[in-house]
Order: sequence, then C-alpha cells, then structure tokens
Amino acid sequence: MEETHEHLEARAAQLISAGSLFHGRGWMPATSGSLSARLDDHHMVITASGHHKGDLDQNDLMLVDLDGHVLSTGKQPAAETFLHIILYRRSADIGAVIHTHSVPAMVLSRVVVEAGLTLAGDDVLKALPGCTTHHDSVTLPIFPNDGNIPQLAAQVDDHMNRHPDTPGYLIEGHGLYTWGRDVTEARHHVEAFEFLLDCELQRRRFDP
Ligand SMILES: CSC[C@@H](O)[C@@H](O)C(=O)COP(=O)(O)O
Ligand SMILES: [Zn+2]
Repeated sequence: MEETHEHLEARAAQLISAGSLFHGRGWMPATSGSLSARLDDHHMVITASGHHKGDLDQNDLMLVDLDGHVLSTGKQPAAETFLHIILYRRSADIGAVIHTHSVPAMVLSRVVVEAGLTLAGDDVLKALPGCTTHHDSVTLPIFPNDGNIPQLAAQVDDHMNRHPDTPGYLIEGHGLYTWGRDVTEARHHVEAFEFLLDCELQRRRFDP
C-alpha cells in the first residue's frame, strides 16, 4: 500500500502539470475537465470534483479503485469518474485518461450531424495511435451528452467493443476524452486532437 501511495504522488504530480498546461491553453476553462492515471490493476488517481484544473495541488487528487470506491476520505471524485474507470477496465495498456473542454471540441461536437468526426489530411495525425502517414485518418465518435454517467459510460463501452482501436471520443456540447499508455502519451494525444480539432474548425470556416 505504501508503494501505491508513493506511486500516487508521482502520478499526481504529472496530472497537476498536465492540468496547468491544458488550462493555460484554454482547454480546461473554469473547473472543467478531469485527469487520471492508473496506479496498478485495481487503482487510479483522479482529480477531485470541482477544482480549478490550472491550479491543482496534491490535495486535489484522490485514490479511487476501479470498482468506483473512494479510498481518499473526505473527497468527492470527478463527476465523470466512471468514464475514466471503464477505460482502465477495458485494457491494462491504458495508463492515463484526460478530459478537456476546448472551444473546437465543443463547437464541432455540436455542428457535426454524423455520429462521428473524421480527421484527415494533416501530418499531426502521426502523433495518434494507428496513424503512420498523413494519408491515415481517425474518427472520433460523438455521443449525446448525458448527465447519467453510468449510462453514457455503457454507450462508450459498447462502441469500443465494436471499435476497440478508438483513440478518443467527443461528447456533444461537452468535450473530448482521450487516453494513453501513461500520462506522457495521454498528453500527446490531447495535444494532437486539440490541434486537429482546431484546424478542422478553421478549415470549415473556409469550406463549410
Ligand atoms: C464545471 S463544468 C464541467 C463539469 O460539469 C464536468 O463536465 C467536468 O468536466 C468537470 O467536473 P469535475 O466534477 O470537476 O470533474
Ligand atoms: Zn466535462
């Protein structure tokens, strides 16, 4: 358990740094967004609910097990904790999950009428899993927003059963979820998606 806690502080430090970076970019305005990292097969560290993600400290992170039990006393976990948990349960290769609320993710998730947004024709795609050339493409499924998080999590899980290589998704009028093997890789995926979404939004202004 001591080792888990030691791990917790190191992972929490990485999440604090990512929160500061992404808030600074305008992708986690006010108290929006959430960040987590796997500690072992049964535990994760995740942001506590309602904290400003640009100004987190170790007290704003907490230990939760992958059944959803809160193991840090006196703290309320992120509202969308279950959306993080289902990803860790799916694959031991998922080591960190990050949720952002950027303007491009918000706008595109509302204007795209299809069930998914395909990103193509950009070299930065190569920063994403499964893409090796700029000829590759990635489709982000778009789920209707739902305050019932277990229900939304079940929809995401069902989609990923059918499309296990999905590297991220959008929630309509809400934001982006993506993940990686560790916090470093999840950060890269956030940056790549946010860049691609911004480009896509700007491209549509010229060619709607
Ligand atoms: C503050 S608006 C955004 C929230 O409703 C929620 O979607 C979110 O991303 C952060 O909630 P939190 O409970 O702080 O993890
Ligand atoms: Zn959110």
